[in-house]
Amino acid sequence: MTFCSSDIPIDSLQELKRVVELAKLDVPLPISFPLDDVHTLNLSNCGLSTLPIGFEKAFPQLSILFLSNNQFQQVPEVIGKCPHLQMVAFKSNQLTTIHPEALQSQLRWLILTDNQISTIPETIGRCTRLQKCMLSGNQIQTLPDAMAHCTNLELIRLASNQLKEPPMVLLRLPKLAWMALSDNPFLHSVLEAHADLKGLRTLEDLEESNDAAILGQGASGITRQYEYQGQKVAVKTYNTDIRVTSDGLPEEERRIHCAAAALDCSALIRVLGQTVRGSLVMELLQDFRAIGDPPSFDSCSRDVYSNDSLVHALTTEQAMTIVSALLQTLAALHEQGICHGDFYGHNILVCATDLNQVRLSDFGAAFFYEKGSSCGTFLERIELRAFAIFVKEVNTRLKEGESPLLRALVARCRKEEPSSENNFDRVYIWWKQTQLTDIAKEFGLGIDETVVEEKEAN
Ligand SMILES: Nc1ncnc2c1ncn2[C@@H]1O[C@H](COP(=O)(O)OP(=O)(O)OP(=O)(O)O)[C@@H](O)[C@H]1O
Repeated sequence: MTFCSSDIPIDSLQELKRVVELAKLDVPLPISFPLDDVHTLNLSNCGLSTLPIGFEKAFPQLSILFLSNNQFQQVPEVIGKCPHLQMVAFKSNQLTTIHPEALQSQLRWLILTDNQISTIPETIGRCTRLQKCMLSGNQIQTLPDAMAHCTNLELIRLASNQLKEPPMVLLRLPKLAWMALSDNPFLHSVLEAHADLKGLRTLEDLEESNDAAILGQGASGITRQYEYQGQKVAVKTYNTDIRVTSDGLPEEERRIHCAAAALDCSALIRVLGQTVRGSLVMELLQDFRAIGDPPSFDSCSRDVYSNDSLVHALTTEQAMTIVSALLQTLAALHEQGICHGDFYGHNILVCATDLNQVRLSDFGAAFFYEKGSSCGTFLERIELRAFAIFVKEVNTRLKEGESPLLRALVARCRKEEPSSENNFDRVYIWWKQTQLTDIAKEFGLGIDETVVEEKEAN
């Protein structure tokens, strides 16, 4: 093979130039490799099934690579040769395998949603910086033990796979906080136990129409505004035909939304019933805004809070009210064996005209699990981590400065000893008692804290 001065095989130059064209890169002509200024390449929807030889040398500073909606059958080896590559997306290809050498330590964000992958190579254990891993909609039956080395993993999506057993290797990871597991064989029996939604009232007189004003559209469906019996309502029509989203199945989301609405929690969106076609009729949220923005490339698995985010307007008291309502809600959900899976500031809506009003939205990643199982104990601790991250994010942005009580709550959520006993119910009881003790102190009343601890222990 003949090489040009940059060690790139001359035979590959035409193919590499085509890559530049497909990615619509604005580079000086004539194109001369290596292209040191290229950090991002978007090659989605380009009909590709391979990358040219010398790709890693042509783009030596590449850090983000999109290859979604192409025809790759294998995640190629060259992915592992790009020394700065942190994010790779191969959503909706025809992948059946991952080249073991494609997995290297620089990866932070791996997207392989909607493919046919059945096995993850042991080399995933090299990915010690991996923070976010999207594997929903594949054929994965088990995960390699080497995943125990992915100790920085914070978010994983594994919905609609073939897991016959709970993925214990993941459940033990120290930083995992967001997880989607719906539609896997090991959870099917639990889902069947929750299949009956007959309790939901059918609102026969609410006629759906495509002309109604659209409030918004997500991966799982479309939400429109209607007038029902003199009241404004929101109606969500689920895309029940969709088999794969990056989070989970729309049908399971619908079921969980209903099961959750039956709980008496002020932070859950009220469900009034369903239409004849099965769309959910909900309270209309007016003037509600998400408290955080979804993660950016840099923040990867963490939300972003812009300067005009509502969080900066909260008083300590309002933050306490919001956090208490959310904690009570999570305790109630886990009591029913429901894991939200996406407990993030960008899914927590606060009313801009009454900052005490909060709603937990987006059950897209949620799933039912077996309450009382060891898997369930781990799942609850994982979601406790997400809750602690959120409380800390709020507390460090309050206009009156950090609240010591909220700081203590974060520490209580993170208490690892004895780990199996840390759950939302216990944290909620502790939180109520701690708040009471604090109020009593303010009024100069003494509360015997040993009584509090004893109650908690029981
Ligand atoms: N009860 C409601 N009242 C008012 N607007 C709503 C209501 N429910 C949903 N919406 C609007 O519809 C949008 C889409 O909501 P939906 O729950 O379908 O998707 P999402 O959770 O935002 O996104 P995704 O499904 O991609 O995760 C919301 O962002 C919001 O603007």
